[in-house]
Amino acid sequence: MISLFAPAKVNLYLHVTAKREDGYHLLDSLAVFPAVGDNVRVEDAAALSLEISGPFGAVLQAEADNLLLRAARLLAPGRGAALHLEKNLPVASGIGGGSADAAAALRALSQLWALNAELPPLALQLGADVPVCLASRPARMQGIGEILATVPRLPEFGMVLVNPGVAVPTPAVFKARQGGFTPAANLPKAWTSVDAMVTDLLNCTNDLQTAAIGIQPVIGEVLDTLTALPGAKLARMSGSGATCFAIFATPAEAAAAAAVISHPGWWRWGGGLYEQTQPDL
Ligand SMILES: C[C@@](CO)(OP(=O)(O)O)[C@H](O)COP(=O)(O)OP(=O)(O)OC[C@H]1O[C@@H](n2ccc(N)nc2=O)[C@H](O)[C@@H]1O
Ligand SMILES: Nc1ncnc2c1ncn2[C@@H]1O[C@H](COP(=O)(O)OP(=O)(O)O)[C@@H](O)[C@H]1O
Repeated sequence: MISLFAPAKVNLYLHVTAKREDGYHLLDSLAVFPAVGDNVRVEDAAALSLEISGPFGAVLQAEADNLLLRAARLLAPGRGAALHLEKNLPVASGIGGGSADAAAALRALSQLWALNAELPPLALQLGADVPVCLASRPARMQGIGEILATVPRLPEFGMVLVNPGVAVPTPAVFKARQGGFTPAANLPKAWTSVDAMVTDLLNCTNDLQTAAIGIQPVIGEVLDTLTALPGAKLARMSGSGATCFAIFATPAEAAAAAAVISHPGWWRWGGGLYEQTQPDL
């Protein structure tokens, strides 16, 4: 049996730099991985099966096309395994939950089946966000998400995540986006303090935020709530929403700030970044 943690992905900024002929958008985005996520477990079995548990599991029960099963079929068509997903992250929420699960399944199954497959190209076939989730370490995403560049050295910082319980489908947000393009950000080699990082992040944007608020105005309320938290240095939406984050000086400060948010139906979390322990691909 192999068990893997599938951390959420947060886009600290997301610039849409251009649009491709096929409709996909070119991005420049800084993705980080907080220490909150789903759990994926795989075991030997004759047939391919998936069992789902966890607080957000029910949402996915009815869907035949889970990304975990798609990942398994892509990796080795026809091979069996019993998959289990503990779904702790809200679904269709801009923090890459499905992508994180697919990436964890690729890793876990290639180990279980003792395969030598090149995982990054397979990851991209499952979604633009899956390559960065396969790495599960801070990365600058470019291209449509498949080009992973190094990021400035990060200071220790804390983060609060809030999701208002509404699903926002990624294609709808890209479609609703108006306005031009934003150039790639100009970032230093290292940030030696949270404040230095926040100063640069304030010069960046999430180019999908306005469109997402147009689709789900409650995102504006989430951003106001995060901005008002004592110690919050910056509040912004992640990915295509609806999850938003706020940056704090330390993980402990973020955990304390998250604990006071008690809006019914809102999911919240506070802490620091996930420390990557998996080997490089
Ligand atoms: C916006 C981002 C930012 O990290 O995150 P999420 O909001 O999903 O977490 C990602 O680019 C999402 O990646 P992912 O969710 O894997 O997207 P995909 O399934 O490949 O694409 C869904 C749809 O989004 C649009 N899309 C996605 C990625 C991209 N670079 N350009 C696009 O235009 C396309 O309309 C595509 O059909
Ligand atoms: N394991 C999974 N976890 C989450 N979503 C999944 C999973 N498998 C399939 N999906 C589908 O993928 C969709 C999420 O896609 P997307 O909007 O890109 O998510 P996010 O913005 O959270 O990255 C969901 O609506 C759901 O139908």
